[in-house]
Amino acid sequence: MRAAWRVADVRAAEKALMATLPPGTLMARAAAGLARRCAITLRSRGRLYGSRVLLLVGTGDNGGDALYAGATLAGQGVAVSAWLTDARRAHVGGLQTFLAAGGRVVTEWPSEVDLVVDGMLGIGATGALRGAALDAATRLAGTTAPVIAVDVPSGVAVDTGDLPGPAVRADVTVTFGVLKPALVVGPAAPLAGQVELVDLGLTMTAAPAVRLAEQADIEKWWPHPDSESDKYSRGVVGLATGSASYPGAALLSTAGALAGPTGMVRYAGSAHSIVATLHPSVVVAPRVSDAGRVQAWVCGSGLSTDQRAREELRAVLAAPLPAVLDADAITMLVDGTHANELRARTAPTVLTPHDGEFKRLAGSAPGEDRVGSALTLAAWTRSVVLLKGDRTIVASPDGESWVNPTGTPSLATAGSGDVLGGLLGSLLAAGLTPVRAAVAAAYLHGLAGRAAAESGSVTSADIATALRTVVPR
Ligand SMILES: NC(=O)C1=CN([C@@H]2O[C@H](COP(=O)(O)OP(=O)(O)OC[C@H]3O[C@@H](n4cnc5c(N)ncnc54)[C@H](O)[C@@H]3O)[C@@H](O)[C@H]2O)[C@@H](O)CC1
Ligand SMILES: Nc1ncnc2c1ncn2[C@@H]1O[C@H](COP(=O)(O)OP(=O)(O)O)[C@@H](O)[C@H]1O
Ligand SMILES: [K+]
Repeated sequence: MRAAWRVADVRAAEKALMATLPPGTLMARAAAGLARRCAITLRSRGRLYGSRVLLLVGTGDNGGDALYAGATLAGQGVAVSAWLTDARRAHVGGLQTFLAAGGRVVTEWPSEVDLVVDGMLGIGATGALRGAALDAATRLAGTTAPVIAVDVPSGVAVDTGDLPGPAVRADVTVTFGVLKPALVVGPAAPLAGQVELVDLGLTMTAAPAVRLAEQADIEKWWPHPDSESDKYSRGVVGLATGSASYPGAALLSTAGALAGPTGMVRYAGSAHSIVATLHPSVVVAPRVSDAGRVQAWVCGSGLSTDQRAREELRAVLAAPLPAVLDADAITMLVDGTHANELRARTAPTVLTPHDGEFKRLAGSAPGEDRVGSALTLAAWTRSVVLLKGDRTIVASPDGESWVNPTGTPSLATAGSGDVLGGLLGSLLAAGLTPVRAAVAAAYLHGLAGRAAAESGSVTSADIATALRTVVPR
């Protein structure tokens, strides 16, 4: 597992560590890591000696990092220019060292550079970019040189990953100590480019703002059958999805579930004939009440919202079993008809809204703080919320949140969410906790989208097929 921490927690950890070290140690560590990464980029583009670097330097320690790194590069024969957002307020020690190493302060940007270092704003940023920093970020968008951001790209809301205004788009972000939310979540995350972490030796005692699963986590959580296993002990997942109007949703959620770890998939709904024909291993029934025993339900995708659909939702809500509520099931929750049934549940519920469904259910869009909004909805509904997006978020009612690092735009195709829901249900039925099931499903769904994209354009059926190749063996 990796994790990202909020600014206040980073500052507290830095303060505690700084108290044990000679002054300037942390900035020296940060600048050394930054200079190393700049040198690697310059070498990869040709040569280090004689190459040209432009530093964009703000008024705080972020600018200090850039200036110290610039001094190191100047000492290696790089022509380093520093453009200061406010010449009177640049980091004093950094500027002295930079000038002594042969760096130049410029008021005009050089016409050609091999690398731009964004040292305008770090974790001290408040609100949208202002003044000279705003002008510089706007101008930078029109240049072609690679950009390395110091700690975070300037212009992002560090704690939420929101973009309050224009921001720097970096090819690489060299971040210090720990990840920050803006590097992994929200519309800011793609602006960070490739994120490289420089170890400062921080000890984090606060809970992370958001966690990220890694392959090793998914492999550890994934249940494997053993010699004692049978189809029932591996878990049975039930699918109350699809309808005569939307048989595709039934097929896709089934395909997603079949890629999961359970020993059996049951389908209950009006698309049962086609499901039985195309997926012969699935045991089918027309209604939830006829389905037989399962260990978790998936309800909603393509179910429609008619009287029959409401009865099926009611049956799923009443079952003392983990349940995934997706798509039409979420729509049916919006008017409050099922609010008491949802609240009365003792088994875990996972809601899987996209932004539109989230807005209808929560009353407002996820907004500038996607993780915070998902956590609020999770607490309010007492459900795990999987908020879909390019960086899908999983939030639990007890305040834990995760962001999925494997997303890919090829997942944004009709029916892709149905596949995700099926897999998620299978993981729940196999006994994973609802948070782990949601995190693992999003992670593998992303890997499947990537794998499918390698063979060309991607349909949700391709995602389901690819899921079988990316699940742990
Ligand atoms: N605290 C530490 O121990 C360490 C900090 N380091 C660096 O220090 C950075 C934080 O430094 P600071 O706290 O000085 O903060 P920043 O360097 O992020 O700059 C804050 C200053 O920028 C200006 N500013 C804030 N918001 C603005 C906006 N929207 N538009 C224009 N100007 C704005 C304000 O004048 C403010 O004083 C980190 O991101 C990191 O790069 C590293 O050197 C590692 C050690
Ligand atoms: N731009 C994007 N980049 C990456 N993944 C995306 C993007 N947009 C949507 N997704 C993912 O695609 C899936 C779409 O699911 P959903 O909205 O339920 O579609 P459908 O109802 O058609 O199945 C979700 O897993 C979501 O996280
Ligand atoms: K920066």
